[in-house]
Amino acid sequence: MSGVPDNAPEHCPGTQSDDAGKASACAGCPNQNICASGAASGPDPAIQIIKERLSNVKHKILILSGKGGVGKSTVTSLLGHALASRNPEANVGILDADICGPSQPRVLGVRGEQVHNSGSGWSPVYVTDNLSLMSIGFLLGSPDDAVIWRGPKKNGMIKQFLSEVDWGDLDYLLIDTPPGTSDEHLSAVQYLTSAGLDGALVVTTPQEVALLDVRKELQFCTKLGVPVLGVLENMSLFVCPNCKTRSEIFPATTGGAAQMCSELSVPLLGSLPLDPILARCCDDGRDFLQELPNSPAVAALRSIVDKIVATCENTSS
Ligand SMILES: Nc1ncnc2c1ncn2[C@@H]1O[C@H](COP(=O)(O)OP(=O)(O)OP(=O)(O)O)[C@@H](O)[C@H]1O
Repeated sequence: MSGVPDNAPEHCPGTQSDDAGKASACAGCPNQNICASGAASGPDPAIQIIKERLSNVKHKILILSGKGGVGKSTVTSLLGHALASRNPEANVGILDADICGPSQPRVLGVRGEQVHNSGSGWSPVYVTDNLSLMSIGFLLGSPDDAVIWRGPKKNGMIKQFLSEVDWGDLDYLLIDTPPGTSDEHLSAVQYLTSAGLDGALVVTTPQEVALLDVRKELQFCTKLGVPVLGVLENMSLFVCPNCKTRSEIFPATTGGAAQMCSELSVPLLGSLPLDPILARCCDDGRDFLQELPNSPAVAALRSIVDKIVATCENTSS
C-alpha cells in the first residue's frame, strides 16, 4: 500500500488512498485532517500531464467575473474573435470551463457540433480556421440538459479538459470560468500555474454591486499568485443609435471600474459599451466584429486586445 507513514495507526489506508483520513482506522490519528484534505498525497500527477499537454500553448488567460451576467462569456467570445482576426496566422482556443452553464457553443454559433475523441485526445470544435472551442456543452445530450455536479466531479472535468484536449499549437487559450471563486477556479489555477498562466482578465459592470465582487476576485488572484492582466468594464455606456444620446444604464455611483482600478493599482484595460446588436449577435451565434466592424464596441475591443497582447508578449520575452 502506498504512502503509509511509519507512525501510522493499524489499518491505515495510506495517504494515496481515496479513503485517506476517512477510514475508521483514521479516527484519532493526528494526521487525519491533513489526509482528509488530500494535502498529504503529494502533488497531483495531472499537473505534470497538463504542463506537457499545454506546452504548445503560448499564452493562457483566465477570464473571471465576480458576478454572473456581467458579460464574461460574451467578452470571452469577442476576445477570441478579435485575437483570431487580428492575426490570421495566430491560433486561438477557448475553453468553456463554466461546467454548469456552458454558453460558448451558442455564443460562437457552434451549438449541436460534436467533439471527436482520437488517439491524441479530444479535438476541439473549429469556429473559424484559427478559432477553436471546447465546452461541456458539446458533451451534453441536449442543450437543455442540466449539469448538477458536486465539486470533485467538476474538478475532474476541468482536469480532463486541460489534460485531454488536443489543441495543437495555440498562441492564445482563453479560459471562460463561472462567476465567483469556486472549485472550478481553484482547479484551473492549480493546474495552470505550472503550465504557465499569463494571468487573469476580470470583467465587471460599473455598478457598486458588481465592483464589490470584483474586489473579491482580485483578492483571490493575489492570494493564489495569479497576475491580473487588467479589468474590463462592460456595458458602461449606451449610445442611442437614433439620437446618439449617451446614457449610463448602470450608473457608477462610486466611480466605477476606473476608480476601483486606481485604488487597487490594477490596469483598467478599457470599457465596452452596451450595444443591443452585440446582444443579438451573441444570441444568434454571429460574429459581431464582422457584422459591425466600425462600431464603437469593436473599436474599444480592438484597443483592449492590443493591450492584452502587449502585456502577454512583454512578459514572455
Ligand atoms: N456589451 C454588451 N452589450 C449588450 N449586451 C451585452 C453586452 N455584454 C453582454 N451582453 C448580454 O448580457 C447577457 C449576459 O452576458 P453573458 O452571458 O456573457 O454574461 P456572463 O457574465 O457570462 O454570465 P454568467 O457568468 O452568469 O454565465 C447576454 O444576453 C449578453 O448578450
